[in-house]
Amino acid sequence: MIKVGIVGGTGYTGVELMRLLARHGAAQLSAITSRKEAGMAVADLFPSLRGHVDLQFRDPADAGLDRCDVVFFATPNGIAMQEAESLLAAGVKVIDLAADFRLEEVAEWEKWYGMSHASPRLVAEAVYGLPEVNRERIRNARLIANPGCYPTAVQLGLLPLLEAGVVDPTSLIADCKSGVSGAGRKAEVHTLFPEAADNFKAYGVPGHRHLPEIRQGLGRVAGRPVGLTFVPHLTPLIRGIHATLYARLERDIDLQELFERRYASEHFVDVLPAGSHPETRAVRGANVCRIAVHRPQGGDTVVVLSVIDNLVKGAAGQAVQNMNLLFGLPETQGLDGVPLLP
Ligand SMILES: NC(=O)C1=CN([C@@H]2O[C@H](COP(=O)(O)OP(=O)(O)OC[C@H]3O[C@@H](n4cnc5c(N)ncnc54)[C@H](OP(=O)(O)O)[C@@H]3O)[C@@H](O)[C@H]2O)C=CC1
Ligand SMILES: CC(=O)N[C@@H](CCC(=O)OP(=O)(O)O)C(=O)O
Repeated sequence: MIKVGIVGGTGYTGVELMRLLARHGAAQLSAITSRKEAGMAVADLFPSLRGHVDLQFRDPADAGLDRCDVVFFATPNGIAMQEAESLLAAGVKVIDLAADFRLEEVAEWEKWYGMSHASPRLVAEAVYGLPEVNRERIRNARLIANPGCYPTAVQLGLLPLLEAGVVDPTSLIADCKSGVSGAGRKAEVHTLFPEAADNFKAYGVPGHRHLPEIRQGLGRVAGRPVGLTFVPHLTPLIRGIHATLYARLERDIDLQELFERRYASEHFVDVLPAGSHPETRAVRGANVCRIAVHRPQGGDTVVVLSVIDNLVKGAAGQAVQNMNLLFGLPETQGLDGVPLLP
């Protein structure tokens, strides 16, 4: 069994990791941390895990993380970069769900995240954990930068077009909507029920920190810098991201066939039949991205619709997918759950 530690077990992605790993079959939860809830039984805080997780939260300092085989950081940005070096030295693999190792340019990261990087040397070693692009490098890695939620939905939606070189890479548009769990479990005014329910708004239009991450990923596959307008919105959903992506077609091509071929062997990317409109509830709780591609009125604008559950394919599920690759397990192990309805 793979001994697993989770730093940040009281957050939404931490508890989602526990939910998935409790039924994984090859992973044994060994250490779950919380500074605020240290000493409390996990099942007392999260009754849904009663009978599935029989551990207490521990302070990260005395949780025995260095005795694990892999440690997930489900923590705010800026935490994993302080701890990764010593865990790696102890032979522990590290998967960071935050953004500490996602951007290859340290100066760029420091600009967008507003802090100095504590471990720039490891940035060069880290592998960006989008298996649909980086599968072989992930298998051989020690340190995984798990992608952001918006970047997962946007990159999976635009990849086939950029890899095939059939759209203008300088004028991409990503119009994205997220559920409120994307903002985490910490108390903040804008996520209070009366603020977020029955309301809809854009945010981060001048520049959101996922912009450089998406540009980096798309630029790698396009082989040149891409121009992207990224506008996130907060919707009164609990889970889910819906990305509506626009690109200008430069070559006449069968788009449906292009997408179906690109993702034919990808278990976690589902290309819907032509004319479909994916919905967030069709991915709720599941590690899947569902995609539809449209060319309205046969014009030169491609519209791609890409949906994920931000906590699963956008965070914890993708992190478990990466763990499976790191340890040579079947990539789908523990991730074959059917989406929840309603
Ligand atoms: N929510 C989402 O949809 C997604 C989130 N992410 C990223 O995943 C990470 C976790 O997100 P989320 O679960 O939403 O966050 P939450 O705010 O819900 O939880 C954060 C967790 O980190 C712990 N924590 C906070 N500060 C520290 C610290 N200094 N040292 C150790 N532990 C700490 C908290 O527990 P305590 O304070 O008790 O120690 C808590 O358990 C973030 O970086 C986020 O950006 C990525 C993709 C999607
Ligand atoms: C709705 C909402 O607030 N979403 C978050 C993004 C999700 C997230 O946690 O960020 P990472 O993917 O970089 O880790 C935000 O816009 O800041």
